Amino acid sequence: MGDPLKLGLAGLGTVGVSVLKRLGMMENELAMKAGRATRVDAITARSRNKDRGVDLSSYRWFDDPVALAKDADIDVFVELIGGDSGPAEEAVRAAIIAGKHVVTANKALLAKHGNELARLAEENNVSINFEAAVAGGIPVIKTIREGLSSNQITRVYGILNGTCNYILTRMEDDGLTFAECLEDAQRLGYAEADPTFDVEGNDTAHKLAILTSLAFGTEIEADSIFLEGITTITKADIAAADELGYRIKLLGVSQKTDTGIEQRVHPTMVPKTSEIAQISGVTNAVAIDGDAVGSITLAGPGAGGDATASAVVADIIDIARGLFINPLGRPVGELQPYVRAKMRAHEGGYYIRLTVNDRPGAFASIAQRMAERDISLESIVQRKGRSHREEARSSASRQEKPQDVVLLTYETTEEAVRKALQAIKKDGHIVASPQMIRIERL
Ligand SMILES: NC(=O)C1=CN([C@@H]2O[C@H](COP(=O)(O)OP(=O)(O)OC[C@H]3O[C@@H](n4cnc5c(N)ncnc54)[C@H](OP(=O)(O)O)[C@@H]3O)[C@@H](O)[C@H]2O)C=CC1
Ligand SMILES: N[C@@H](CCO)C(=O)O
Repeated sequence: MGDPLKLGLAGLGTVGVSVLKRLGMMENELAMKAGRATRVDAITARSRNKDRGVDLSSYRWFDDPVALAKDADIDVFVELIGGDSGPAEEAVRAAIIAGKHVVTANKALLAKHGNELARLAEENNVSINFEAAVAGGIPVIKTIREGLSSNQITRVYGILNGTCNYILTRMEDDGLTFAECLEDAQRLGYAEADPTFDVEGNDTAHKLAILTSLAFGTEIEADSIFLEGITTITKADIAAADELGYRIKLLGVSQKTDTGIEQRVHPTMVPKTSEIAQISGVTNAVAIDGDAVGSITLAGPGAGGDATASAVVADIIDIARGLFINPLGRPVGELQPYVRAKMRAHEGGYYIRLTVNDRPGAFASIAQRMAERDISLESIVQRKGRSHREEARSSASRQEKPQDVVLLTYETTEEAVRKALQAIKKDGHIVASPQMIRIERL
């Protein structure tokens, strides 16, 4: 056996502690697989004295992640701090420049600086491995970069955020509120340090940007992704979707079009019978369409300490084995510039929920506005009971109690729906912003 591979571990939170435990638990097995031992030599976190449920006394402690990254005795810097700037970014750069391999789970960092960090890693002949950055425990980076390298990929899409899928599932299954579900996701270690990144869709966008680069051989470009999160999804939407035979999922979709690559993240209603609708809780799923392989779907836990540690440790073992692969699948100089396709006016059906003053003529006027835009309605249903907007209700007269009305359109365009909704708003029949969710038959 060769010399042990010495690790500097930065970040001892949900993922960091799980990595530490897994490396300890699997020590002998991993050494056999890699042909050399892997040993954590030094660690850093913000607070030295926090009880993390593990004995840290045998590791060298650093207060400063950058100092750890440059330390002469470590071979690999494992970054599990998070954030696209600050200590994580500074330490990763310092490690690469100092000739250390890097393993990171930090998709925010890669979405922002991935092209540059990959180039820096190539220049310094070190690896930057990031399997855990996308879809937690699912080995999707390896699958696209290595397993599917002989395919022309045309589309990648999926559920890429465990927190959002957990929230949507529990709202549907257990009737809990959005806030209750988010609190649980945080307690279980699924959510980002700032959970708005999860629920506003940014985390999905970061992951999608990485997958797009690997799938299409383009530079990572996260800034131009069309983005809608799940914060406006209510129990009323979930119940209505259920009754109509759909589930709501936050999807990230990246596809090649004639004009470039389209990347979008938004809540989507998918038929309950579809494969993607079966993905529940913290589970993620990534579907990849390739010319040789057809369509494949990978599913598995998308967040949580153990699942994420599985991917981080695999990345470490690749380094111990001496494997080197261009981080983005080809030399950075060979990546094509990203060309953004105009987001195609989504064509398909739409779910629309309107909170409407229940007065004569309101429904007829809404139906007319839709007809003026050639939008055919599959159904229009007045939801019984309390409307979504309590405050709207209290401000209305007894005769004009707001009611939720749910419309399902047949195939139409986004532009037509947006224009019809503008006209409906102007007519003054609705008392809250309309909810609009795209329907996809994936
Ligand atoms: N949680 C998950 O399921 C997944 C997370 N990830 C990614 O993994 C990374 C870590 O996530 P997670 O473990 O959940 O995050 P946590 O918030 O649980 O842990 C972050 C750790 O970083 C430490 N830290 C923060 N600032 C500094 C600093 N300035 N110097 C040194 N240490 C610092 C914290 O120290 P202290 O404990 O002392 O406060 C803490 O130990 C993130 O990039 C995240 O996006 C990826 C996939 C799944
Ligand atoms: N917060 C992320 C962690 C995994 O990347 C999620 O919920 O998916």
